[in-house]
Amino acid sequence: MTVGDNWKHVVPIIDMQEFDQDDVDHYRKLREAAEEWGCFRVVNHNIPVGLMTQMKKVVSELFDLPTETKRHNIDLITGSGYLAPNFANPNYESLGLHDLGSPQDLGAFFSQLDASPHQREILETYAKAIHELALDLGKKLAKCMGLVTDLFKDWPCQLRMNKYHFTPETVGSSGVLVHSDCGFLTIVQDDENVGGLEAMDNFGAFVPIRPWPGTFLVNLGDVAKLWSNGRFRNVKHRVECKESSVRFSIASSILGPNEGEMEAPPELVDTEHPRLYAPITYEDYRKLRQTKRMATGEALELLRTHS
Ligand SMILES: O=C(O)CCC(=O)C(=O)O
Ligand SMILES: [Fe+2]
Repeated sequence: MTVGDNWKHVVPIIDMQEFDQDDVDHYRKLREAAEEWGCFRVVNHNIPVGLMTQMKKVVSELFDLPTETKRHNIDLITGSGYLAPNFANPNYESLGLHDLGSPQDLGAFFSQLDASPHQREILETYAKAIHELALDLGKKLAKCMGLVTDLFKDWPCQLRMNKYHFTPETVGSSGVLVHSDCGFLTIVQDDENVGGLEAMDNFGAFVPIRPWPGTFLVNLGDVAKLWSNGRFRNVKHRVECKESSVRFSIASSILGPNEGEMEAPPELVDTEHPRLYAPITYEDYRKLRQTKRMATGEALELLRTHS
């Protein structure tokens, strides 16, 4: 893949193949992207574009199921299952499963939606490939901070499939309101034709994330900020309806550990960088965000031990 057309892509571009050749520079680039933006495009990532296309087709077929069937996709944790269009978000619906690394969760999802053998195969192949990429990115993000760790391998990786019913009437309205992701990192397969996703830059301005077929967008969430002792940015982003075309996206998020508290590792804490946030379990943090209705990372401030 060439990166020649990148003038129209404002967020940093991380080329996964360059890590082997030019280690130091590339890890520095990753660290800058994580600290200054909290989001970046990933190119040359080894996931075949054919698999991405097939996955999108399966996702669109699943959304075509009767609403009654989609409702079988129940929540395991809040927001992990089917979300029908509602008053607040009439143009948006979402299907999902809690952990794409868990054969049980995948199996439950397949039976809830009565998926065909072909759909199962595509979903399983995609889940495996995207989980590998997510773990690889997790390791590289730790390494760019000077740490060698496999920490993220046991953290659940949530899969969320989104459909935006954009029509001529909805142009100018919102698809998904501004938020930061709750977990560590999200790999987004954004629609390769229909734009609308926007990320907030360091000056507080929203910049468009233009479609780029065959690539992924990575967003870092609140857990990444907590884990990095405030260094990584939990990027705020939103989806706006810019054109009257149905839009799909597929988001895979490494959340946080099932058990135990999250905190910055000792290597990232010293007298110049005192620990910023009190340790907390992922589940408690998720509930805190939800009960306080803090969608853009403000809940982290409630854990502040240091100004
Ligand atoms: O639809 C998109 O491109 C992004 C969706 C998103 O931000 C999310 O699922 O957290
Ligand atoms: Fe998001």
